[in-house]
Amino acid sequence: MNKLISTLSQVDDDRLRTILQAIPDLIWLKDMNGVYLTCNHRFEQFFGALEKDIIGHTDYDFVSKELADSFRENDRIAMMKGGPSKNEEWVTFADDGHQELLEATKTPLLDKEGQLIGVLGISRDITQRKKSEMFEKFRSSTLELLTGDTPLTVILEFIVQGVEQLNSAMNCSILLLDEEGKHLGHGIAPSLPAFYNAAIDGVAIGMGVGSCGTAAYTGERVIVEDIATHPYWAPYKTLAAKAGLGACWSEPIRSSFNQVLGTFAIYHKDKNYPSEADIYVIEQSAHLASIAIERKLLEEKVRQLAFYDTLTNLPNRRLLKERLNQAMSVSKRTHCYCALMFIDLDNFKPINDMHGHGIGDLLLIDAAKRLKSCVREMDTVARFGGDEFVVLLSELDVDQAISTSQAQRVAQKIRAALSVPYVLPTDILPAATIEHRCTASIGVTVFLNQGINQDDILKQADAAMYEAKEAGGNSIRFHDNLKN
Ligand SMILES: Nc1nc2c(ncn2[C@@H]2O[C@H](COP(=O)(O)OP(=O)(O)OP(=O)(O)O)[C@@H](O)[C@H]2O)c(=O)[nH]1
Repeated sequence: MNKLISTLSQVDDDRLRTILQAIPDLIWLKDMNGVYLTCNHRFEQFFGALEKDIIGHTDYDFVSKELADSFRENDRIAMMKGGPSKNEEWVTFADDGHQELLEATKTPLLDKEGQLIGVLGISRDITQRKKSEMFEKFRSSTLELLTGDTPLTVILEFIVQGVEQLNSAMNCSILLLDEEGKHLGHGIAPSLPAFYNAAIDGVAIGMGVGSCGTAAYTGERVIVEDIATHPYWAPYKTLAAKAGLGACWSEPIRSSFNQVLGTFAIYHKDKNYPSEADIYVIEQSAHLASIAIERKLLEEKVRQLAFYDTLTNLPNRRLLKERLNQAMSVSKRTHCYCALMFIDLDNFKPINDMHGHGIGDLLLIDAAKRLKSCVREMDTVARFGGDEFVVLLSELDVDQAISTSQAQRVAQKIRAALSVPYVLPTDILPAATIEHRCTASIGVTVFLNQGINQDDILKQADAAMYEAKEAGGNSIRFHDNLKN
């Protein structure tokens, strides 16, 4: 009978043991002095020792004193509390050196009489849960940035650095595809060596052009586990080796219309293949980047529509007024004169009447280019409407006469440039052109920011332009000339 009971209890023990070994959590029992009584297989991996060599020993025999002290302290807290207590700890597994964030639940162990005899510990790997929580926080802060007027490059750098902070073994990069969709550039990769970034800036995308060039070309994710041996990296493997890069996974950044905008890449120093969690990170980061890029492109488009003329791409009246405001503030500070020219084309209407508005448009575009070629980068050429343009020359000179003669020279250059016959393509015959002659009437006012407002400045230049028109066109009149 006793033998039967002992056999049955042996069967129970074996079952319990099988269950304990199958549980993916770390499970162990310690007595009140911290001496191990038993543990399961997952726990053996943590200490890198077999259960038989763990039993009878304490934490001090397997981990650093600092960590053992903290284990011991948490054991004491659970025993004193008389109920389960939880704590989180980053630990390194002795068997293969990997790290995990463990959430340990420690419960006091009582005997049949209710006497405290030790502590039961169960630790669960919460690394992924924690990483997901941290990623969610990072995602919200990125989205918050998008609601302000933070520049796109700053937001993209925030994404790259955020992912690197969450995954210390990763170095990331964002490359943007140019408007033609042929080259990658404007790299955001603060952790990659400058020589590497410079070498890949402007690279033409294509099959086998590293991970990013291929991902942008195919629109598909490219996982290169080992740069040294992968054919996509053959042309760049020396460069990558010099930069200390062993693996590169690249995800295309796609717009909501599925257009490739660029790539988000994760690099590792050594060979590396992504886990499911890594794939989540790369997908989500590329998605965040796409929201940022698309939003900024939209803002840019709205700004372009609000402040630029759609036909010539020149600043419109609204932007001209802003620029005039700025020029007047600078003039107040520097005491330098500015000049504003009102330009109206002579004899423009006939081209519309004879060849249609399409050809008239081409002439206006050509005139806009000619105007821009006559002034400095800092000056403004705006389309005021129809065949009227305004040129604003800022920061001329503190001397009025010198400023007037500078403005005179620019006005003459403009008059000459605009009077060159316009040779424009027409669709009547392939490669056929028409030639149209038109000139410009130019009114100029030279001003200092003293006792004058924007409207007066524009009115003065406009009145001077009418004088030029009255004089038969193709001529320049200064506001002062009207007075004198
Ligand atoms: N093609 C084209 N024509 C335009 C546009 N905006 C205005 N126009 C035309 O430009 C012409 C401007 O008229 P005017 O300034 O009287 O023409 P003009 O022949 O230069 O007259 P003068 O200044 O007296 O020499 C009108 O026929 C408008 O219809 C545009 O965006 N495209």
